[in-house]
Formats: sequence, structure tokens, C-alpha cells
Amino acid sequence: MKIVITLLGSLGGIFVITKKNIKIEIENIASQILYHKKLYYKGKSIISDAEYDALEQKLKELAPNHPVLSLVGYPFSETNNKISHNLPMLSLAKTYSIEDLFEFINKYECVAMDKIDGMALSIEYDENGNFLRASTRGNGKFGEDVTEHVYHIKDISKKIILNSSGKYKIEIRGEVYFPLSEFPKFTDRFDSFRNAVPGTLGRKDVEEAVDVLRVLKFCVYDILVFDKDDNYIPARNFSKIFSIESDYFEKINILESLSFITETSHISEINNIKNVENLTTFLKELYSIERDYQIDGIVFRLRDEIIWESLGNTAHHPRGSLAFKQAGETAETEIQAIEVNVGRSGKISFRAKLNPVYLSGAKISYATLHNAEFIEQGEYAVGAKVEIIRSGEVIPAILRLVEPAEKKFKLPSICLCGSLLTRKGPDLLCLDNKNCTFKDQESLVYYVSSLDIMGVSDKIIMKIREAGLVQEPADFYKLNVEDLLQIEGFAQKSSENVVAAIQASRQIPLAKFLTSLGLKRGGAVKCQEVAKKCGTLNNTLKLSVEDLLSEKGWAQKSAEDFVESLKNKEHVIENLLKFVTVLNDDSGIITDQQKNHPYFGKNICITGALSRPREEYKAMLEKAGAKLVSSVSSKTDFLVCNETSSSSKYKDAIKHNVQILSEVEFSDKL
Ligand SMILES: NC(=O)c1ccc[n+]([C@@H]2O[C@H](COP(=O)([O-])OP(=O)(O)OC[C@H]3O[C@@H](n4cnc5c(N)ncnc54)[C@H](O)[C@@H]3O)[C@@H](O)[C@H]2O)c1
Ligand SMILES: [Zn+2]
Repeated sequence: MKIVITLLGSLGGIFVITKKNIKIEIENIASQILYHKKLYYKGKSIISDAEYDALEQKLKELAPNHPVLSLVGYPFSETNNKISHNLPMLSLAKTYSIEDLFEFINKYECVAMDKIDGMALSIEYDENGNFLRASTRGNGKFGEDVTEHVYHIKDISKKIILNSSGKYKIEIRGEVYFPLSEFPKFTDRFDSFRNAVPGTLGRKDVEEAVDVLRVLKFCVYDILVFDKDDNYIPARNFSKIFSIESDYFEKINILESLSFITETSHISEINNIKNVENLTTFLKELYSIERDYQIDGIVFRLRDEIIWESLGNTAHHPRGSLAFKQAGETAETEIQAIEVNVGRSGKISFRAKLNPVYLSGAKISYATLHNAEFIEQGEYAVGAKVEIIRSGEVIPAILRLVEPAEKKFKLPSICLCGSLLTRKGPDLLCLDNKNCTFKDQESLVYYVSSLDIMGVSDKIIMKIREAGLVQEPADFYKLNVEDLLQIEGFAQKSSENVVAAIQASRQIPLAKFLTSLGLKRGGAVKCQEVAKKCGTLNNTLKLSVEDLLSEKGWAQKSAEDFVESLKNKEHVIENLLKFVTVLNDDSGIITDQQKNHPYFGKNICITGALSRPREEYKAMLEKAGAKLVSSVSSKTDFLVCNETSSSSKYKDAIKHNVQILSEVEFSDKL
């Protein structure tokens, strides 16, 4: 009976259900799952987790024993080096139901911890605590060898010191992730921070990925111990060796004593949860914590390690852990139009204009349709009814097709510029670099948006561009109010604001100026490095490939691309310099004043309410040569905080003996 309802529900029509229909439906869902898994583990997912989980759920209902359901991960490729895991690295059991979760934690005493949305890594050390090798989870049995990559990840110790040194081999498991605060510097390279980690660890050319690897963070959640002959030491003996209770918190303490970072994972004790309401409040609090990473759930794990282990594993997950996930709110609507956009690189992207609906309080009029393949696979077309979702990861996305349109959508064969489009994998591309002004349009948007000109949105720039008022970045500075008033939708006040904002942005720091040019391989981080090295625009224009190669993190191809694309922009730069002043970069010069500053070279974390904006303090600290960090670890020098708060940063500071300063004490020395 359940099957009938599900099928009718999903297809929205009445028809005779035959065994054959169900079989086709099952294989159809299974192949969709495989397809999305493959994209996801390459860091190229095109649907949200909720969409994906709904597919798995549907398959579970139709065919609970389908082999696709016990697949862990998805191998990257057949050619890369594989590392066999000592013990399988599994998935987690998941639930979206608070009732099910309550039942689980009522049955067993658990701890709650963040399910960080990154990628699982296994890090192995030899008997003497030397870093041996690192691997991804892969298919659970074999992972990809990422040893070389891991050398550049600062959070991962390359030497650990155990008191039982010489006897045991150690394996650490944890999540490597991209801190959210660092992401804006890399938007030219990755569509989302989620793609950034697999995209970086999947690169064969490690040198090319060094700047990303350097900002990656690692949060541990498990430690495994083996004897010299690689025999696994079970939890009960583990406790004996380290003379600890069979308690997850004690295990975490060991990890911390090995100087691994665990505090960012917000592992919480679970107390006094007597009913579903208590649990709801507890979850609400956990979800509202400010973090520098995205979570895709909360993991509940048995607190007693021996019992956790005795429950064992299914082929897919350990029985002693359960991940709680939050479903996004969904709504049904109709696709009114499919809009096409040409990216800077010539990639065609699509979005659906929707019959507006409200989701979690926000009016949604558009949803992304990603690329050509996504449209084909989903049979999306004008008039189709779709269910959309607003979830943490992809906002907002189409969850599924509710009712197909009468007519299929015909993918375009020519670009907006008139040139023929080329199909490459899932994408349609315009390869016409000479005549495609639509790519330029994107460059113009890029120029203004990377300068953060207040009040000038991408939409405004598009309108100005469409009116033919700007052809190149320098033209923005020639705009006047009268010009703008001719464009539909521009009123006196808004036109004045736009012109004023543009005119106010004529002093541009070198790093920002270089970034705004949209140079090949010239993302914000790389441009910052170049600016620091060169100091002035003049020096930058004289850069040679060899100069760049002498710096860390540049490979031949990227250095060539950068230098060449800077050369190609000479004319654009020349014109811009008639209007803007490029400020020299003195970040490479350490002044005596900085050297003598009490905060020079210190890692400082600020939390809670302060009397002045945090940005202001940040600027002052940067000037003093200090570093503002977003979480407290053993490497932090000071935590600035006004009250003895119960915040996790405060607790972390106490735990790591980090000096706590009040705002007054702190600003006295600034
Ligand atoms: N959007 C898509 O197209 C798509 C496709 C496939 C899978 N997915 C998503 O991926 C997930 C399933 O795949 P999965 O098997 O890789 O992951 P999972 O959800 O089963 O979780 C296991 C992983 O969680 C991570 N993790 C983070 N914090 C942890 C902690 N404290 N303890 C233990 N593990 C922790 C580890 O990397 C571990 O490998 C689902 O959430 C699913 O929605 C999405
Ligand atoms: Zn084109």
C-alpha cells in the first residue's frame, strides 16, 4: 500500500501500477543516486543534500535492500594511488525525525557533535609518531592517497608524541573543511566552499593547490590504535593503554593532548533531555551557534566507547552513531521562463524564473538550473510544475519535477552573441573569445563587484551595460546622472547614489585592483600575494613568469597565464588609470613600529559584544601585524571578551590556557 501512495504522490497522477513500472522506477532512482553521488564526491554536486536524501529515501521505501543503498562514497578514478583502510571508513545513519532521534538518545547515553560539511580524511602515523600518509574515505575500503596535499595543511600535525611511543601506530580520522571566512577570496575558483575541498584534494598537481591547502582546517573526531603488526586495538584495551575511562570525551582529550584541534567541533554533553520538546530546544541552540564552517547535521554518538564498538557496523554505517539532519522547507510552483547567462569563461548557466512562492519567509522568484545536463536529466521546461527547497547549501534549488511540461525545453544551440555553442560534458560553452560581448558583461560585473562599490548591485550593472553606456571598466567613471536617468527604472535619487558610489571608489588598493581585473589565475589570494611582493602597480606590470615561479605556490602554467592575461589588460589598465589611483601595497614591509608592537605576530580572537565595530579592531590589528582568528585553539595568544560568558570560545580559552583580555585591557595596548 505504501508503495502505491508514494508513487501516486510523486507522479501526481492516477495510473495502473504494474510490477514493471515499479522496477523501472527503482532502477531510474538508483541510477540518479549513482549519478549524483559521482558528482558530489568530485565536488561538483548540482542538487542539495535534501534533494539527494529524498532520492535515497524513495529508494529505501521501494527497495530497502537495493545494493546502491549500502555504497559508501564513490571512488574518484581508477588511476590514482589507492590506500587500503585499516578499518573501513563508513557513512553515518541519518534521520530527519526528532522522534527517531529522541528514541536513540533515550536508549543510549550519547554525545552530540557537529557534522562538519567537509571531507573525511584518515591520517596515519608510525610507531614513533611520524606522519606516514593520508587518504580520503573513497569507497570506504580504499581511499585516494593525499599524503602530499596534507603536508600543506597546517592543522594536521606531522609529528605526534604519545607517552607509549615506540609501541603503537596511530590513525586519526577527522573532517577537513574550508573555513567560511576564507571563502570570499576563492570565489573565482570554486562555485561553493563545499566544492573547494574535494576540488583541491582531487588535484594531482599539488603545487597548484598550495594556497588553498594552506587555509584548509582539520577537525578530528576519532583515533584508532594498532600494534606494530597492524592489529587493531579494541576500545577496551585502548582504555587500558591510555588509562582512561571508556568515554568519548576522554578519547577527545587524548587527541587534544596530541595538539589536534577538536574544540571547533563543539562536542556537547547531553543532559536533562526528557522529552521531544527538550530535544528540539537543545537542537535549536546547537544550530544557532556561530561557526566558521558549514554543518550538514549533528552527529549523536554513544558516549561509552566499548558499547559503541560492541554495537558494530552495517555495511554502510556504525550502529552506535546517528546523524540528525534538518530538512529545508519546500513548496510547489511553476517554471515561467528559463533564462540563460554567459559566464566570464563562456560557460552557459541557466536559471528558472518561477511563479513566486514564499519559503521560510522569503519570496522566491528564481531557482538555479545549473547546466544543460541538469535540465535534460530533470526534464525541466517552461510550464513544468516543480517542488523547490531552501536549504543551507544551495539556495534555492529545485527538488524534483512534480508535473512535466507539455513541451520539452530546447537547449540553445547559439550563444546570446550569435556564435555556435559547443557541448562539453554537462556544459554548453561559447568559445568565441573575440566577439562574445556577453562574457565582457560578466567581466564588467566582476570589476564592480570585486571592488565592493556600495549600492551598485550586479543587476544595476547589467542594466547600465544593456543600455550601452559602458564597454570597459573605465567607462563606469564617465557615467553621469543624466545618462542613468534614461534607463528604465532609474530615478533621480538612485542615479545620484550610483554615480556618487562609483566616484567614491577611485582610490583602489593594489591587491583589489588586480583582483578586479579578473586575470586568469588571479583570484583574490593570489593577487594579494602579488601585491605584497611587488608593492606598486608599476612593479607588477614588469612581472615576469620567472619572478612568479620564484614564489611559493606558482606553477609554470599558472604563472604564464597570469602574466599573459595581465599583458592583455594593458589597455584596460591604461584607461582606468585616467580615473583611478592605485594605492601601493606596503603589507610586505614590516615597519619598526610594527616589530615593537605588543600584538605583532600574535593570534587574537575577539568574541561577544564590544563598544566598537569588530572591523575597526581588525583593521588596527592588521596594521599592528597581528592576526585576527575566528576560533580559539592552543595556538591563540589572546581572547578578547567583555564578560565571563558561557560561549564556546571562552571555554576553549580556559581549556587552552589562553590569556583573556577585557576590551579595555586589550585596547589600552593597541
Ligand atoms: N547533493 C548531492 O548530490 C549529494 C550526493 C551524494 C551524497 N550527498 C550527501 O552526502 C551525505 C552522504 O554521504 P556520506 O556518506 O559522504 O556522508 P554521511 O552523511 O553518511 O556522513 C559521514 C561523513 O560525515 C563526516 N563527518 C563530519 N563530522 C563527523 C563526526 N563528528 N563524526 C563522524 N563523521 C563526521 C565524515 O566525513 C563522514 O565520512 C548525505 O548528507 C547526502 O545528503 C549529497
Ligand atoms: Zn557568446
